[in-house]
Amino acid sequence: TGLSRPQRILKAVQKNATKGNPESVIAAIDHYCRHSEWAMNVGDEKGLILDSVVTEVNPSTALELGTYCGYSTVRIARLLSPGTKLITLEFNPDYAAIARQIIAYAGLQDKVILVEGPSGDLIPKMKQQHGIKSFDFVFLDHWKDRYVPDTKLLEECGLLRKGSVLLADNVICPGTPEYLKYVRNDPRYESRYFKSNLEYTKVEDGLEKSVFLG
Ligand SMILES: Oc1cc(-c2ccc(F)cc2)cc2nccnc12
Ligand SMILES: [Mg+2]
Repeated sequence: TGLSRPQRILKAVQKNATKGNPESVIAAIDHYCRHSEWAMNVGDEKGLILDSVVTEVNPSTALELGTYCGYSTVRIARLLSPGTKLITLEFNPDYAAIARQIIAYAGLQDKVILVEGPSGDLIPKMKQQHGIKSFDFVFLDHWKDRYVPDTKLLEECGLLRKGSVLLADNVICPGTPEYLKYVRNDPRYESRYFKSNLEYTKVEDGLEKSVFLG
């Protein structure tokens, strides 16, 4: 049945982007997904909000839940200071295989550790496997019904510290009502909604930024 959507996205990157140039990889994916076929990347509009939060936090340790094709992985990793690492977790091995190639094409493979597997199993292993004390920044962009359990898991594993920033995609579309209730009602979080649009569409979506107060 031919190529998968992630494979078609990789081809568009190889055809239209310049090796080692993350901006051109981002532009190639956005152009393809806006003009050829929609895909669930955070996209250019919400991507600017992601960029501004990552730049503000300037994390030494960052975690991404949900890699997909590596679009937001490239957006985040390109902004990290030398010597800092982004760990990205992906459950789907086919997505992971494409993401590795897109991250490498952007020349960011030395800043990214892509781990395949379920986030619920991998999060408790972060300290021992990757020598992580805590995460300065977490981007939640995986399955919406994992946002609350994985946030609780990060807390329980001592992976959040006073000031850790959580940024969650899709809090309106497809929507994560339980997660919004959790971070907006819990006094240990200071939460703020950044209104935007679902990637490549005019449908409302947004990002929720939540600072863990410890
Ligand atoms: O950004 C996203 C958008 C959508 C999505 C799918 C279908 C629609 F109709 C609307 C939105 C799903 C996602 N799943 C995981 C991570 N991110 C996602
Ligand atoms: Mg998303």
